[in-house]
Amino acid sequence: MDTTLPLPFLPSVDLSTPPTADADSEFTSKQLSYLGCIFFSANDSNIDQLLGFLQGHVSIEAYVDVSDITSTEDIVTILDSGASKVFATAGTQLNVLEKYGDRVIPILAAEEAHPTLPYANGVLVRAGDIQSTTLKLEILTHHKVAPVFLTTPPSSPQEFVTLATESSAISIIPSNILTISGQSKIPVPALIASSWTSDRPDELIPTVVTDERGIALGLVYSSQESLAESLKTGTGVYQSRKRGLWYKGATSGDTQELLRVSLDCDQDCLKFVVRQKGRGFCHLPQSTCFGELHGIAKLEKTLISRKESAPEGSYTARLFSDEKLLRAKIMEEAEELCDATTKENIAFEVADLIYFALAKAVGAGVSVSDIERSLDKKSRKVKRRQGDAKGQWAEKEGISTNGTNGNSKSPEVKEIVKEAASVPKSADDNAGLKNGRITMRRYNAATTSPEDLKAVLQRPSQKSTEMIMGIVNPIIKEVREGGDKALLSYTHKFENATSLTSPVLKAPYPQSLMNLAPETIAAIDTSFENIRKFHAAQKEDKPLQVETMPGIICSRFSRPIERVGLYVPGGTAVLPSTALMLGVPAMVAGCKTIVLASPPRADGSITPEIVYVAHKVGAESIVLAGGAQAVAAMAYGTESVSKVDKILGPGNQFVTAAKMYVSNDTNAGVSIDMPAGPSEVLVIADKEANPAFVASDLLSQAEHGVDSQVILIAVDLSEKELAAIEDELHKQATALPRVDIVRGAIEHSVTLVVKDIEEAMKLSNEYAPEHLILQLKNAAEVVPLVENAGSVFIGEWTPESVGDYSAGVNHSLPTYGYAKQYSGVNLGSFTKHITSSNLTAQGLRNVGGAVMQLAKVEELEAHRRAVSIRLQYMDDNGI
Ligand SMILES: NC(=O)c1ccc[n+]([C@@H]2O[C@H](COP(=O)([O-])OP(=O)(O)OC[C@H]3O[C@@H](n4cnc5c(N)ncnc54)[C@H](O)[C@@H]3O)[C@@H](O)[C@H]2O)c1
Ligand SMILES: N[C@H](CO)Cc1c[nH]c[nH+]1
Repeated sequence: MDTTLPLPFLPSVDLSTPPTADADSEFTSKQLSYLGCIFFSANDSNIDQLLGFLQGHVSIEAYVDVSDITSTEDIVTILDSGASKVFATAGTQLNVLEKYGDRVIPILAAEEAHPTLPYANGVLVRAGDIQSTTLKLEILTHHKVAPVFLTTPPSSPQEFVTLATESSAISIIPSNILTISGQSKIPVPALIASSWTSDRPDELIPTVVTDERGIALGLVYSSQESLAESLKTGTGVYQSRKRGLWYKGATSGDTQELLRVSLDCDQDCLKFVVRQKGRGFCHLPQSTCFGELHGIAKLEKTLISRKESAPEGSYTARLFSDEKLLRAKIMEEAEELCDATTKENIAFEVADLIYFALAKAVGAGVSVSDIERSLDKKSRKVKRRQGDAKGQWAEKEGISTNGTNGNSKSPEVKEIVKEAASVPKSADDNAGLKNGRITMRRYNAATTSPEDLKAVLQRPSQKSTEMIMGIVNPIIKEVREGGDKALLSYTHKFENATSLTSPVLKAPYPQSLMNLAPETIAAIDTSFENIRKFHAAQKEDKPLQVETMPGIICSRFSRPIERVGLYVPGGTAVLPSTALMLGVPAMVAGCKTIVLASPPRADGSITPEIVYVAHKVGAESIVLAGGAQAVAAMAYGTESVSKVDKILGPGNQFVTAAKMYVSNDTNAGVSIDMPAGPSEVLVIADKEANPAFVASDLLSQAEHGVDSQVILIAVDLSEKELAAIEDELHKQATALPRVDIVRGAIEHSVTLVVKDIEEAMKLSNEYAPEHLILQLKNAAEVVPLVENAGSVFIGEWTPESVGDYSAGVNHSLPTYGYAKQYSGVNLGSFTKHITSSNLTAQGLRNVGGAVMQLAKVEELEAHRRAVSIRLQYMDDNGI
């Protein structure tokens, strides 16, 4: 796409009656396209038509008068859609469009006597009467304003075209008065010829012939007559210095399709852009008069010829027919390019990538010039995109792509929601810091609007479902289809455990894999026993039985789920305690097959504590894999991973998304426990609370991950009491080994100051925390007010971490507000209930009438008869 005006005039097109392809018309739409530029007058009602034209004609330079458009946004859309320039009225329009620089040209109205603006980008003069227009053009010429565009009034177009030519202005001429050779209209060849200057005695004009990409094919000469012939036939026609009109290719067959005609900057050379057919332009056996093509042009030519007919065994031909191979190669080369470092290497890899990318383009009929046109169009965009990497690619490179939508929130709150995505990348990153201290933001509920309070209590923004699913879906598909091999390859990739050769460790586990310090064994054993006791107590001693009517016994009894898969997270921290929290109730419930899954360490081994727990709960195997791949393996089964009926356990977003996916796939036939994501805690503290205890509880969950959130609701605390907690938080956090993770979590954690416990509980119930800690004087008395929470920790001597490990309650709990509808893991998570009915003959007599009547209402006769046949039998047999 040229940026200078290609010709000394601009054809204007009326969008309601554009020129047609009709060969009989004096100037067809095709001929118009050879000129390469068009002027439009846009208004509020034809804007859609204009945008449609811009969309479909990316190689045409569009000049658009937008003075009749009322909305600035619409004008910006016109620029964004690729219009070369817009002409705007002085004043408001120009002021708001100023930032678009030389793509906006002012309009000088006909009635405006003297041009007063500097017109640095040129000007459009609306023709008035001939004298005033002449005067304006003289003034503009005197002030060296360029380019000057001049409209031609329908009454005397030729007069104004002449005026424009004399003053080097560009006349805007309605395309319906243009012709190639007609008498009553304005002939285009003559118009072009009148503005070129030839310094040759025969007055021929040198003509550079190029291909679509601007590669010079050769030099020829043109006359007004040959130009007219070329425009008429749409082919390359020139003026031979010896033999008159020269129809290129007439004898050799190497013809040319005309694409564009333009003049150079000082109008002493024509340029013809053509699509060369046959062997090439030159009379010698080469593509151009300056030798053979090279680089990308040569590659494109080769690819096109391979597409048309390829020699036996051609690799390029294979690429055209094997879509998967081409896709894989493009991705492989892109990755190699990303990894290249030296200049030589980068050039090498870019070349490889271009080869495969062009194979894709040529295979789809896309030329390099199509690509260049797309590039040019993109360069015209004014509504810039943020340019963030998408989903799986951002993930792969560890780029945070979290977004925010804080539309109606106050600026301060908007800031919080935005910053919820930030993660400290190093010690220098100031996430979570305020004046150099690790501090949570503080809000007073009395002075914060309910809407802002809601925003403040929003969880850190998660990656969009679409983005996560974009990563997880292919993983699941590959593991389902590829089994062990695919599972192993993901473990090699994500866990770096490249030496691992089998994805499963089967029981019995060798003692060498469970070597633990005696105190660790004792701690696990203590926790095991408490968890076992608490979950065993949840067992129903006997089936529930109710006689609903005389002779009708309804019962409900439970049975263990036969095969369960337990996911034990192992990304940012290895959590053997989660193995206990899932394994012990599975064992107590009597599940026959217990499969554990956890990401292995880089050397392929699994934490001995997890192996020990697997051994204690009687797990049949440990899947040495994490993330979506582990979930998929347990859901569908592989050669060595046993398929399960239910998957339980917390995990990051990939794990949670995969659990959701497989539970929705009827082919998997698997259910899940709940969405259990990033850990969170809400502490309600009053004046009695020990600031050090409060801070320690908050930090115990903040250290889980940067996506964790901790909330303090301070009941009627004074500034001094709040400061004491904040001091403790900073002091304790700074001393933690995981201080960077803590800072990431603190960045989007808050303190809310409220007046009383009722207000605190209202906010807490609305937030529905995973863990609720009551650091209150009469903590136990507040429990009846709890409506939504995963697990509650009552009083100053109950830190949340006792629940995480050893008290006996389960730590696998609903997060993200799901405590409103889900329970944490409990014995019931590993069982299902079956009901039974048992009727005597009397029972059937008692209820039969109701059954038969309802079956009749539903018109289900067989249902009705199943009762009536029995009742009849009883009657017949005296029962
Ligand atoms: N709610 C609860 O009850 C509870 C209990 C314990 C832990 N948790 C939470 O569980 C989470 C554990 O998360 P984690 O990351 O530490 O361990 P994880 O085991 O859940 O996830 C690690 C796995 O994620 C996969 N993964 C990582 N990056 C990936 C990528 N770019 N693409 C695809 N897969 C990728 C890898 O396979 C890796 O093995 C934490 O948020 C923690 O707070 C919650
Ligand atoms: N607090 C986590 C549940 O959100 C569980 C856990 C494991 N280890 C320590 N804590």
